[in-house]
Amino acid sequence: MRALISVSDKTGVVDFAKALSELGVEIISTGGTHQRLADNGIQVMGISEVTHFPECLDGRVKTLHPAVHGGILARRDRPEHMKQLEDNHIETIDIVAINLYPFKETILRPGVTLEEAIENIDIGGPAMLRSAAKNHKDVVVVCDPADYESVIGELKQNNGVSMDTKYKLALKVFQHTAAYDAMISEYLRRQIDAELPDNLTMTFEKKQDLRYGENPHQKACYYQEIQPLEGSLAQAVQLHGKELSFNNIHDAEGALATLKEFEQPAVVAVKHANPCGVGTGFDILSAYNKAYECDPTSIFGGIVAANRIIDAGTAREMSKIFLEIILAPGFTEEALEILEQKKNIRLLKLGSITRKLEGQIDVKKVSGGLLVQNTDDLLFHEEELKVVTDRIPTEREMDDMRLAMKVVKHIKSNGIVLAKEGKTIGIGPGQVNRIWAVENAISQSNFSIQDSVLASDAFFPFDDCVTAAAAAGVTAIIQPGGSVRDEDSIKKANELGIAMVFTGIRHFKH
Ligand SMILES: NC(=O)c1ncn([C@@H]2O[C@H](COP(=O)(O)O)[C@@H](O)[C@H]2O)c1NC=O
Repeated sequence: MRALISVSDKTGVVDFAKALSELGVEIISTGGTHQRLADNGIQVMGISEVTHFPECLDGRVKTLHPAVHGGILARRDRPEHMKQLEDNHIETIDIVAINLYPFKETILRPGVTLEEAIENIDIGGPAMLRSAAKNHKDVVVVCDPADYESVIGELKQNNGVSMDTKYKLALKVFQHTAAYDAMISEYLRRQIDAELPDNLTMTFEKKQDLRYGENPHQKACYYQEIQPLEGSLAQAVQLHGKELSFNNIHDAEGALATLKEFEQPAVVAVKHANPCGVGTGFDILSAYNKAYECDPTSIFGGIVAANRIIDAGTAREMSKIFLEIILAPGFTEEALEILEQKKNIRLLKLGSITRKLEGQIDVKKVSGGLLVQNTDDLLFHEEELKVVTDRIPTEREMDDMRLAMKVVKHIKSNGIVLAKEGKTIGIGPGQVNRIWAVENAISQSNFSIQDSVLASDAFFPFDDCVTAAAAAGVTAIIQPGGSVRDEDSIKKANELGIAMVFTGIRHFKH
C-alpha cells in the first residue's frame, strides 16, 4: 500500500504517518511535509521520486503529474487500467491525506493583499483530493486531521477501511473543496463588488448546533460567513444566559436591523421579528422607558436591542420584566451584576452595534430556488421629501415621522406605525390590507393618538386610511405615494387638515 501525504496544517501528521509506516504503508510526500516526516525519523519518499520531475514554480507545480493522478484514479477492477499503469511504470496510491493552503486564514489576516490571497489558492491539493474522492472505492481520502485516528483504527482492526467510511470521507472531501472554491469566489467577488452573479456560490461555516428550529420538531443549525462583517449579528458575543435558540437569533436580527436606523440613543423591542416598541431619548434609560411604554404587553418575553452601553439604572428597569435577550454595545459592571441574577436572560454584546452594513445581499429560500436582492439600505432622501398637502408638517411632526418611517421599514407588510414624542405609540404589522394595519395600530395603542403621526410602508390605495387616521387624532402622515388614487388621499387629508409627506421610497418587507 502507498500513501501520499501533503499537508499545510501539519497537526497530527507525524503520528499518522508513523502509524501508517508501522502498518507497512509506503509514504510519499511533498517538500515541507517530507521534511517534517523525515525529521521525525519516518521513512518517506519525495514526490519527485514518483514524478521524476522537480517541484517547481514556488510550489505551484508539485503533484500535478500523471504518475500521481494515474496512481490515484486507476480503477483497480479494470484490467485495462492496471495494464496502462504497468505500461507507464505508475504505481497505485491507496491513501491520500491532504489539507489545503490556508486561504481562509490568509484572507482573515488584517491588511492582506490580493496577491497574497491568490498565492494561497491551492491547486494541486484539491486536484488530488477530488481524484481520490472520485475513486473512493479504491482510495482512502483524508482531508481533515480529525479523521487520522479513526482511519488508523480501522486499518489496524480490519486491515483496510470499510466502504462506508471511504464513502463518507469522499463526501467530506467534495463538501470541503466546494466550500474552499466558494470561499475563493466570494473573496474575489467582494474585491470588485460584483453583484448577482450567474452562478451564486456561498459558503457558511457551522457556528453552532441549535436545540431545534422554529418549532421543536425542526432540526436547526446556525451557520456564519467566513468573514462576518463588523457589526453583524454573527459577531455578537454572548456574555450570559442559556444557549440562543433559532427564534432568538432571528428576532435579534430584526431588532438589530431596526436599531441601526438610529444614531441618537434608541431602544428597539422585538417580538416574533416585528418591532413592538421603539423609543429614542437623551439617554438609554429614557429610550428604554419609551420603548417599554409603547407596548408593555408584547415586550414581555421579547428581545431588546439598545445602541448605548447599558448602565445600572437601565439594567434595573430591564430586570423588572422577563426579557429573552438584551443586545447592546456593552454593559457596565454594575449592570452586568444586576442582569446576571436572572438566569434565563441572554446578554449579547456587539461592539460596533451602530455600524451600518450596506451593500449586502438578502437571500430568501423558495422551494427549488433562492430569491436574492440587495439589502434595503435606503430610508428616503431627505431632499426629495415632498409635502403634498396644504398644511406643512411642524418640525416635531417631521421628527416623529422620520422615527415612524425607520420603524415601519422593518415591520412585516402591510405595516403602519404611529409615533409621538420620540417613540412609537402604535404598531400594526403584517396585515393583508392597509386599512386593517391602520386600525390595528390605533386600536392596540396604549396612548392617546391625538397629535400623533403615522407612517405607512407603501402607498394608500384608497383614502380610507387617511379618514381612519384623522378620526383617531393623527395630524401628519408620511408614506411613499405612487398610487393611481393619490389624489383621493391628498384631497381627504386637505379636507381633514392633515399634513402629508411623500417619500417616493417604498419599504415592503415580507
Ligand atoms: N501544486 C501542487 O502540485 C501541489 N500539490 C500539493 N500542494 C499543496 O501543498 C501543501 C503541502 O506542501 P508542503 O508539503 O510543501 O508543506 C498542501 O497544502 C497541498 O495541498 C500543491 N500546492 C498547490 O497548489
